[in-house]
Amino acid sequence: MNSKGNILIVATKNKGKVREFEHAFAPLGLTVKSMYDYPHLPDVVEDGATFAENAFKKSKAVGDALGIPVLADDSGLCVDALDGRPGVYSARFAGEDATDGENNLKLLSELERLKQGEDTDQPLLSTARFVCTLSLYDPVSKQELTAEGAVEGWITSEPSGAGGFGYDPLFYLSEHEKTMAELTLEEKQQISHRGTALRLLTAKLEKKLAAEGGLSQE
Ligand SMILES: O=P(O)(O)OP(=O)(O)OP(=O)(O)OC[C@H]1O[C@@H](n2cnc3c(O)ncnc32)[C@H](O)[C@@H]1O
Ligand SMILES: [Mg+2]
Repeated sequence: MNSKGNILIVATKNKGKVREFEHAFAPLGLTVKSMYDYPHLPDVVEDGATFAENAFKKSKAVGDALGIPVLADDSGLCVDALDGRPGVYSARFAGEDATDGENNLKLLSELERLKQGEDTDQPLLSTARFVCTLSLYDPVSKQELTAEGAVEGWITSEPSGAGGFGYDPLFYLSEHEKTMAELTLEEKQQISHRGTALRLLTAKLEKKLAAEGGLSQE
């Protein structure tokens, strides 16, 4: 993948994402490095209007700084009853530097406010989807590969599960009768927005490498 041997740099500071990328790339013999391994690099301002814009901002900033290909992930939760919010603002729904717990509480309070006056004990508050856009940027060729994945579910007022990260305990999958946080890493990878985007990106990369003889190799 790059001149530093079997290393893949992912432009993220999200430890939950890092765990999922490590799990996905270990079978390919790739060791994942995150922004925690490059603490001197400045944070990227995620002010794009779309997941794709933000993913590209992150992969390009870090790729240009390090001079080798870098993968970035911009993702979030789009809730139908909230007209698609929090979307690109998912990480800071409850404010800059909000914790996952604070974001989850904010989501439940917004949805429960909408349901006020309704005489129902139904725990499923709204349909929603997780979306993930991946951007792999090569600063030498200046080429970008992208892939997007999504998964449909419901926001439940009854959080459950200790796996995953972010909004996973509130994201209910009716087919599995479980929240995303109740799945194993393996199961999440098979159905998640990130898992789907990763499989698409890998397929695109393989096709490109076969056609062109590789991303930049030194
Ligand atoms: O930008 P980086 O450093 O990668 O980390 P981040 O946490 O800020 O990541 P994003 O900007 O892409 O914001 C995505 C937010 O959406 C949520 N999210 C994304 N994928 C998720 C998943 O698989 N499960 C639960 N929540 C997720 C979670 O709250 C993330 O913080
Ligand atoms: Mg972010």
